[in-house]
Amino acid sequence: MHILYADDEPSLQTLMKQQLEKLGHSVVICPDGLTAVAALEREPFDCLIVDLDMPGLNGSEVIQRARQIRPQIEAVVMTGKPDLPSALNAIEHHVFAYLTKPCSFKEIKQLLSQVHRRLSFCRRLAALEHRVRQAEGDSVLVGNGAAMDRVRRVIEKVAPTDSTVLIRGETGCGKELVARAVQQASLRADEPMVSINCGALPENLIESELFGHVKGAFTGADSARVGLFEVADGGTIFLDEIGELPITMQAKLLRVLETGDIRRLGSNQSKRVDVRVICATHRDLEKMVQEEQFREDLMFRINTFEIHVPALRERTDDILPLAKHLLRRHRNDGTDDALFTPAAESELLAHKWPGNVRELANVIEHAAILCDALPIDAEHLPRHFSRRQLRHEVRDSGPMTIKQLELIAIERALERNGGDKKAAAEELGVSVKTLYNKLNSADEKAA
Ligand SMILES: Nc1ncnc2c1ncn2[C@@H]1O[C@H](COP(=O)(O)OP(=O)(O)OP(=O)(O)O)[C@@H](O)[C@H]1O
Repeated sequence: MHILYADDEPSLQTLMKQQLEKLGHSVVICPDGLTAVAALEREPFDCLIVDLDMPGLNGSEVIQRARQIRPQIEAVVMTGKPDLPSALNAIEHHVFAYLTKPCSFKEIKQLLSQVHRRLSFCRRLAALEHRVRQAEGDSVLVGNGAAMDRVRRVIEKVAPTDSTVLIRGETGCGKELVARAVQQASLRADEPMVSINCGALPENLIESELFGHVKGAFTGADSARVGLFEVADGGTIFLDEIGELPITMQAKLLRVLETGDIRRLGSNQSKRVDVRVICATHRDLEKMVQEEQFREDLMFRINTFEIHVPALRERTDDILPLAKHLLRRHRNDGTDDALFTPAAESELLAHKWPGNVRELANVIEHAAILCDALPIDAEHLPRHFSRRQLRHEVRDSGPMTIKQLELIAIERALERNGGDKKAAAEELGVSVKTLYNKLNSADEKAA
């Protein structure tokens, strides 16, 4: 580590320099507070070891300046005159340790290895946060049409409250992005937001994922585990696809939302958590309540405030701005006003986007790979655009084959079900596999 040692005792200065260098650290020695601050302004130190009683600026003042110059620095106080006020002051300034002179080198060595561990932990955390930000993509809500403006206004209103929010809309229309926008505009923006897809985990795992478990709670629970509600304490939890939550878990979630108490699986002790809940679904919860697949009391508990994210086909004004924004995720060549040819633009505008912005993102990624030099042309768009063309041709062309009729039925079922192939297959009375086979053979025919 790069260490700054500030102390006005010459004998200690020489000794500390020798010993710290022996431990493999690089050390700068300063005899008073002012030179210490000048050194802090000049060099990126990892750790500051400081005497309290020094000429010029005292040790506490040096620590305060250090926090302003380099907030991540760890500070250690080493004083010959320990007293309560200076110890309290050290705590207030988040000092790593408060040592009383004389202290042994064994003690200093141990302390510095703890500082080193803390610093490398902070670096790993920063690297992970960076990777998460990259994986999530930016959180800009693109779209200036009236529909997205309404969504933005609602977000502004609800974000600063602690209300539970239910985000509704078709699959891929941007519900998770809206959830992130609510969190970022909330008073909890600096606290963690954790997300879970309630449909992605089997029933037996979801409880432990949400609430944690104690060691031995079930076969395979070799160690205790913290649940997402505890991880999100002070922050926000995003329950995506809430409509997929198994009915037994719905009762447990309702209890947590009403009491604020969670209990790890296998434990009989509760813990109070302060978590804001944001849910999202593409399902018709009211219909699910009627069909007894979703608890009515839970629906009323989570829909205190609803945000409806419109489907992309209901906000065609946003298609081209979104297409440009999504293309910039992959390409930074070309000029912003000539990223798509008029032919490609009219194809994008004519499409019904059953899979919404996610479908658009996939189409743009596909085109960005195929196109060597921008602008993107209609020929770079995927084959299902040709399938759509085929449908129009079929409509205009009088006689048609059974296969063509079948294709129209499939396209309509997909549109009605927001691109959800499982739901479309159910509606059409075929298996998902059959649906895929039919779509693939239509693609091949159109190619
Ligand atoms: N308004 C928008 N501006 C920019 N990007 C958007 C917008 N809406 C959606 N996206 C992008 O589209 C993709 C899908 O969005 P998101 O995951 O938020 O949809 P979703 O409704 O939560 O989907 P699902 O129903 O499958 O959970 C993401 O890559 C997201 O960044």
